[in-house]
Amino acid sequence: MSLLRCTGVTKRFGGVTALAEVDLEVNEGEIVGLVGPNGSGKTTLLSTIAGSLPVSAGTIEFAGRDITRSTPHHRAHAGISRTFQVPRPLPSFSVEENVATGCMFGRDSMGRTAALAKARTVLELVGLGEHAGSEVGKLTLHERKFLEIARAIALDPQLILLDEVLGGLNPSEAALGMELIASLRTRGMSVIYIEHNVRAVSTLADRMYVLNQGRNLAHGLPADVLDDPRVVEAYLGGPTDA
Ligand SMILES: Nc1ncnc2c1ncn2[C@@H]1O[C@H](COP(=O)(O)OP(=O)(O)OP(=O)(O)O)[C@@H](O)[C@H]1O
Repeated sequence: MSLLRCTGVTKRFGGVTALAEVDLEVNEGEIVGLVGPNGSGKTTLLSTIAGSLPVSAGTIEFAGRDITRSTPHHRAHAGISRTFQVPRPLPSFSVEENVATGCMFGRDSMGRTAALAKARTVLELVGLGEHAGSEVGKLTLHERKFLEIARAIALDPQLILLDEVLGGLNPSEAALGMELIASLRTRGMSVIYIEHNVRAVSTLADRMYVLNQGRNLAHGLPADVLDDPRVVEAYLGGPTDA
């Protein structure tokens, strides 16, 4: 069943058209990969779905409702959460307080004590249980990336938007990250997953979309998309080298 439907989403920044009539659909329980060369509009599309950027044209429906004009706060309550390419923890808070803040603003807004208990559960889930009381400034890149995922999970989303969560990680950290992303689907979440590593995306995704210069280039099953000559051409030498 369709959970998210973007139809004709267009975003202009002054004279720059970052997205031109982009269509994208996510079904319940699906991991949808979103790839494309640098500057193709992936992060901009995520921001229009999360509500931090208003669209210039087009519509966004979530769980059967038109959310095109809803605030980011309303969308978070409705069940959409996101991570940022560069993690944005609250620097003066501990690791668990960072996650608890997410719980307090999530779908089932909760008090501080319940939020901290929930935060500990979420931190265990992402493998950061032993860092609950640490200062965020002491975390490694991989730990900060997983904290970013924990903050998004803490909102109890139906749809989680992951922007380059494996970027900069070594192969064993990336493998852990891929397991974590796969576990989100098992927990009933749907995922839109942006990553430069097209191989990682194609391994995890049920379906993939490719953007090029702000437009839909291809979508479908990962194996079919990777074989699509238009996709190979867009990546100048092959998508798996991207
Ligand atoms: N706030 C902004 N103001 C002006 N132009 C912007 C803004 N944000 C994005 N753009 C432009 O929109 C286009 C798409 O950018 P976007 O960051 O969405 O691409 P991307 O596919 O996520 O790129 P990358 O893979 O490098 O992260 C680019 O041409 C970019 O310069």
